[in-house]
Amino acid sequence: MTPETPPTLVLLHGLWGDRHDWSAVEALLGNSLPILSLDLPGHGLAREDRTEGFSEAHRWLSHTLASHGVSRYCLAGYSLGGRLALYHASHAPAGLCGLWLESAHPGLSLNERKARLEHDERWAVRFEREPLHRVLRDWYRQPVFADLDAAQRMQRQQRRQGNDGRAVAAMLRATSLGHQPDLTAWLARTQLPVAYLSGCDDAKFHALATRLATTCPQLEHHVLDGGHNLHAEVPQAVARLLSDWYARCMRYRSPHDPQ
Ligand SMILES: C=C(O[C@H]1C=C[C@H](C(=O)CCC(=O)O)[C@@H](C(=O)O)[C@@H]1O)C(=O)O
Repeated sequence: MTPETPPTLVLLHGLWGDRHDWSAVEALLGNSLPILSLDLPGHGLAREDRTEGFSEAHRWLSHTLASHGVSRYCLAGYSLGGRLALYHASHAPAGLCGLWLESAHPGLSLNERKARLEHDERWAVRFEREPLHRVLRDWYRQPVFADLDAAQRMQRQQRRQGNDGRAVAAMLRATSLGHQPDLTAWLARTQLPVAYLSGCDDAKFHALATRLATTCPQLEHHVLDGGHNLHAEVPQAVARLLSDWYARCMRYRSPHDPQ
């Protein structure tokens, strides 16, 4: 690996998703850069894979990148995928030269975590016990998806029907926001090129990102017209911003790079 090696853009989907979730953005980026979109444990072709938590998910990502021959990379994640990307980046892996977060939570304070674990456990029980069409209907009626109209909700529900509810439940239990360390302080001190994308119609994560931008000097906050899942809603704008951020990452020299 040398600093001249064009980094691979590694894409991580959100809960219920799969590697194809980024296909519209990938098509717009074309052959301008090497791209690797992964299936998270419990999802897509990795639905039989399990992880016990953030530390193991970090090791899973490192091993998966090595198995694909990826030595220099920029890491982009949406929602759950962004939380896993952030945790991975906070461990300063060799070869990482940029972090892109889309609608991803940096972590809760200690006194918020018990309630979140209970919240996610209620969803996990529903994922493994109820027909997926019913639980997905309620999942996409959560406030974080308030921007979706009925047709968009139906499209998301139908797209997610192919999942194994037990596998998604296992992933939510293992990587619940209630288990995630608060990585806000790491974001405030990292020298890594960090971009955060939020939708102005996703009130919760837009407000969260706006606060982050005031305390994290390296963090570029981009706001788009849309909700939580911007790469699905406005792939053209996301591809353009990703491309600009990727160029910034190519200039980054990590402490691991030969000086
Ligand atoms: C509802 C909240 O949190 C959940 C929503 C988004 C995350 C996600 O990956 C969903 C992807 C999708 O369905 O498009 C999920 C996660 O990060 O695990 C959250 O549990 C909320 O209000 O925070």
